[in-house]
Amino acid sequence: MTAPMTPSPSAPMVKVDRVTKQFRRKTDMAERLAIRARLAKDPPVVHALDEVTLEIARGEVVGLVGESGCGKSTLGRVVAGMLPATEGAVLRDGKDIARLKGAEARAMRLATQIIFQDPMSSLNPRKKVAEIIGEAPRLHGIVPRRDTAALVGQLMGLVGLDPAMANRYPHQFSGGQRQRIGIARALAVNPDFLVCDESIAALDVSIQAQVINLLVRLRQELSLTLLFISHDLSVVRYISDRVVIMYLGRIVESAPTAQIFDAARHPYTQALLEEIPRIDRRGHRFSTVKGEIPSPVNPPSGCHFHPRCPFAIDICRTTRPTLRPAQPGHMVACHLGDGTGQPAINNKKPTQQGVST
Ligand SMILES: Nc1ncnc2c1ncn2[C@@H]1O[C@H](COP(=O)(O)OP(=O)(O)OP(=O)(O)O)[C@@H](O)[C@H]1O
Repeated sequence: MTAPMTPSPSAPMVKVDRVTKQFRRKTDMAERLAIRARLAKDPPVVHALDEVTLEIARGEVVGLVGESGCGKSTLGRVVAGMLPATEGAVLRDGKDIARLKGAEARAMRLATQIIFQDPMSSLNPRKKVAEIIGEAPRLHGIVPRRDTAALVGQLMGLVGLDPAMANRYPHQFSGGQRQRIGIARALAVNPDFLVCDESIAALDVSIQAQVINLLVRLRQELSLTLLFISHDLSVVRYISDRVVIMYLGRIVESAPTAQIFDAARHPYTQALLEEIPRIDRRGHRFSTVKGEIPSPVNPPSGCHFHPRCPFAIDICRTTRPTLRPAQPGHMVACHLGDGTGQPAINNKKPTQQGVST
């Protein structure tokens, strides 16, 4: 049996403390050979996360939004302990996850589970669903072997799957059902924190709505905390207590959900909100805001958003704006303080196609 994480009443459940993550740009075989032969330079550095600070309270659902390539998945993986930070730390219940050892490290890994977009690539096609869901709790001693089948049946019921289907293989299920298998597998080790990385983006809109409603129910029934990563603001609005907006490796705005939708302050958030009706709900790679997102290999100076910002002034080109409170609970990183210097925009609630409560 693994040691449970001991919650500290004063510390936030998750604290991301000035986390920077850099990658070497991926190279193909030809490039690698050329580098080895000193015919080419080392690949450039990708600045995926740049001093990101974020707190998530126990029981909170935080939506993480931004255009493709802005670092959402990287942040999700660093928070889940799957990727080490280049600089900075992730604290779980006040403890630096990179320094945890033995039973505590194992408990942290189990307590945080990640649900990916494409369940097909994360479910072993050669294993039956019973094995997929039951493997981790059995291996980690959460349940004795003789009780595994009962636990699998219970988890399948919890996520809305017929336990009689436990002996089938993943390909015998629909996309939405496979996502439910992925959720059941994650829940099998009793996590208290789920990172959902675009976990419904690949599904049809009506199926997305069902999976979202399932997550909303599970969150309440199991007192889960969620980091919900998505490029779809209308889905994020439905599920999140708070929304965090990222742009090119940095958090530019963070506020309770209603504040983001009714009184967004950062010009980037405002541009994203104005673009909602044009979002391709099923497309993955997309750009919602006028102009291309610059390369994280060579991000712009000052405020990363300045080349696309209609309100940019001189200081935006030279100096990084710090993330600071615009009002209690509402943080914004913009030299204009309230974003545009204009009254905050009031956005109409986007339609929640297919999401029914
Ligand atoms: N393992 C890696 N090696 C090199 N570069 C990487 C790696 N993982 C991510 N990156 C780069 O880091 C940047 C941020 O990527 P990330 O996947 O976190 O963005 P994202 O916002 O989740 O995008 P998407 O919505 O397309 O998934 C991108 O430029 C990406 O190419």
